[in-house]
Amino acid sequence: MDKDLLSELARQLHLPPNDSRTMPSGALSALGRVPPRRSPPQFHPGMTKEQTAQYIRDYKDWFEEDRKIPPESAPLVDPLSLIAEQSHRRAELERSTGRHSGSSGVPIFTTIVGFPKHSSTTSVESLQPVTFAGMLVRRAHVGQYLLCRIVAPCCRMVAVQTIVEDIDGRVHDLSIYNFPSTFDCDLKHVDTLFPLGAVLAIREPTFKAPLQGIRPIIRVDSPTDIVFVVPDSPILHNVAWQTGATVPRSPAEPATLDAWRQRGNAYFNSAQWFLAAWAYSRGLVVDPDATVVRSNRAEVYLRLNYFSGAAADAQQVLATDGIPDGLSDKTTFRLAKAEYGRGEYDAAVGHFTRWQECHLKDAVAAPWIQRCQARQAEKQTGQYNWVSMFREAEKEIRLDVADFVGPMEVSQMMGRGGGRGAVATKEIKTGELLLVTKPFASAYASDLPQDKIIITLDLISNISRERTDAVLMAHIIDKLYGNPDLRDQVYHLYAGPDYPSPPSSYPPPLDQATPVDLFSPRTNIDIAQLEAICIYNNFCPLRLEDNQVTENAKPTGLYPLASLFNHSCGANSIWYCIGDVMIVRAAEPIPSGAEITIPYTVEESYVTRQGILKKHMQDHCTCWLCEEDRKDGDERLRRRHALNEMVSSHKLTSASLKEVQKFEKDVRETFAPTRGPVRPLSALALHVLAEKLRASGNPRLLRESLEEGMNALQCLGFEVAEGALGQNELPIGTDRIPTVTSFLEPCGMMFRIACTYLNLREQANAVPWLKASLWLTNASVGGGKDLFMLVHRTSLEQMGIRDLAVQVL
Ligand SMILES: C[S@@+](CC[C@H](N)C(=O)[O-])C[C@H]1O[C@@H](n2cnc3c(N)ncnc32)[C@H](O)[C@@H]1O
Repeated sequence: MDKDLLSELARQLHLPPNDSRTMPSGALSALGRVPPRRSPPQFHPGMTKEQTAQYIRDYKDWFEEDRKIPPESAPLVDPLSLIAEQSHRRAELERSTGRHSGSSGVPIFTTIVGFPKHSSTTSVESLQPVTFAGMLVRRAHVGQYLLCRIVAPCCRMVAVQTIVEDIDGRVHDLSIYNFPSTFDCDLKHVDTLFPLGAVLAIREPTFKAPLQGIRPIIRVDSPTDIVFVVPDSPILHNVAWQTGATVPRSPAEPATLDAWRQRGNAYFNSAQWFLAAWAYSRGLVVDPDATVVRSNRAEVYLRLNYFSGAAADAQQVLATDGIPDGLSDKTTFRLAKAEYGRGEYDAAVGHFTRWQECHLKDAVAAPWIQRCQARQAEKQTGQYNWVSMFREAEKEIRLDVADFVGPMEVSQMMGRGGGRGAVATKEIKTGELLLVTKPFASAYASDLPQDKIIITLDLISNISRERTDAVLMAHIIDKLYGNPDLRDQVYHLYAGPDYPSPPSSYPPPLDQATPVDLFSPRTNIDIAQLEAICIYNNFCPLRLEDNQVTENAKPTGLYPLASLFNHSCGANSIWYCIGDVMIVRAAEPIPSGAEITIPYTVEESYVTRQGILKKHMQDHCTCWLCEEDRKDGDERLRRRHALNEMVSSHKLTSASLKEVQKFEKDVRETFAPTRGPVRPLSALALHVLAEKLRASGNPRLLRESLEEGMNALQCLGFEVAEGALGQNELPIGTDRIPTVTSFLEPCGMMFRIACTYLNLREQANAVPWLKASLWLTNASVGGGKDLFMLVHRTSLEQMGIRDLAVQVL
């Protein structure tokens, strides 16, 4: 901030000019003091899992203690110091931008989710104005709104952070979290949305005590709590700003529709969709009947995937009398694309067809009509081209397919959190397709921001979440902002025991396309509830076509329809993803009316599973596998868990045959002799043993390897045939697919058995195992031999059996 501006502001604020050169760096001249309080515990990114869990416990204690401190008035803050410090921070940020290369030196931020945060549900028109003088720190000002304007340049770390003054000229820090388009944008973008002088009305603002220092902060978590007050807004009637009508150095803003249109076009041409929508929206404030600008905004909303906003704008334009044919055509096409984006394929076909009838020589609508028809067919029949989806997903994760809901429906379910579950509507066969569904939003390692690392600490699960979680939240919020009609799809999901039970039916009907007003959103995005929804419903959608998962950046996705399945460790259906598309199939015959369950986790250790499932279960998991585990007794479970840790730490990789044999025996002894055949950790131990034996090359040990490999499959729940096989007979039972692990594991075991037979020069015995793995893959993911060859391409090549598979399958 230059000295002239400081002096100018000082003059306006009736304060003596301050010299920024004498400002002690990082210090503030506060005119009041907040009573001392304990600082929150400090988190360090290098903390282990246990240390993180301890940190979260300490943080919760601190949070509860802090919550008991009664609300208090905010100290008066010297505006010049505050503005100067903010300007200094901004200059630092500008200097550091682009300085980071590689992962070292990238700033790390921590965000904490799972604690209460107020969001407003009352329109600004129904709220009463409040100023800083009437606000208290540690309080959400329910029933009130704060009118303020920006008096310092913005910074952006996790939040957009700036300084605002109220009408009395009193200043405070403002942090805006979760504002659409600002998660990963540059400072110029932030400046355009939040320029000096921008007037905001903050609905039911929360004044937070600072975590460090003494300055309280207005913290806005929900982007829909911010109303951008445009010139001539009724909110400004009779408002006089103590420091003058304008903020010094505020950028000049266009006053005409045409100037805003041109600005919007310039942003459009440089692919800055959100800013283009912003500029067109300002134009529409000047003239709400400007059909060309509204149609342009529909196009930009399409680029932002704001399909509801796009459809509503296009409908409004088309409902206007006397619009020129060219505009009508263009807008019809936009409406058609918006309906396609909303999954309203019948409506989309109608609009595309209407467009085509007027442009018989133009070929652009035909591919769109074909796409609509393909989606309609998928939705109705559940027939997909799995192979081409797989190939496509290798290039582009997010696929364009329709959802399909098979023979299942949501029903009330006693004893399950949220009170609902999925049930079969008819008798279902093993391998039958139950659901194909796109995520509401998803986030992959490739979506992570380059300029920062955000660590999300989850106070509900007591864990540090995946790095992709913060990106997912941003994606969900952005989608809700531009598609208010989809709000119930998300907010009717289970949000944990602290929220009212969700409605008994799901999904909610799709609303009419709702207009999107960027300055005064018509929807309410409750961030605390959304965080809770994510905690209880997010999936880790590992992709079939991608085996290179970065351990610290696993994908995350919100799949609302799939979120209605309850969990069982020995579930009767399985799920997997091709690209971002989740596919659920029956793993065994399911009688009509029976509950359909999926595994939320496939950990071998009971102790680990219960840790993961803790937040989902009132007591513990009551599935048959956990019941069997519990019958083994605490001591055995503890020993088994310790042995399982050895596998996770890769200690067995370099172990000798003897050591592996001992390990297998130790694991075996942790299962009670009376226990049923499914013993997941034994399967793993036997598999490791089979591999050790196979590596010896000794024919006797190769035979033993075969036996242990088959035992491993039995411990996963496969029935393995004994004795000679008849022609075309498979060596495994085919009435069910075991679900205690991914189908990829047993397929790998079967490939190894086949290889061992080949080592023994017994190809005739090897082939049935390849056929068994084809059956298992096809029942699990469909797609026949073609998809089988794609899914297992790397494994088959590494084991040198690809050509044989091509030949014999
Ligand atoms: C993704 S939701 C599943 C659908 C949920 N039942 C509903 O009504 O929306 C996850 C929540 O369902 C409940 N749930 C899932 N599986 C369960 C089980 N086996 N036993 C009890 N509750 C379960 C838990 O409360 C869990 O947090």
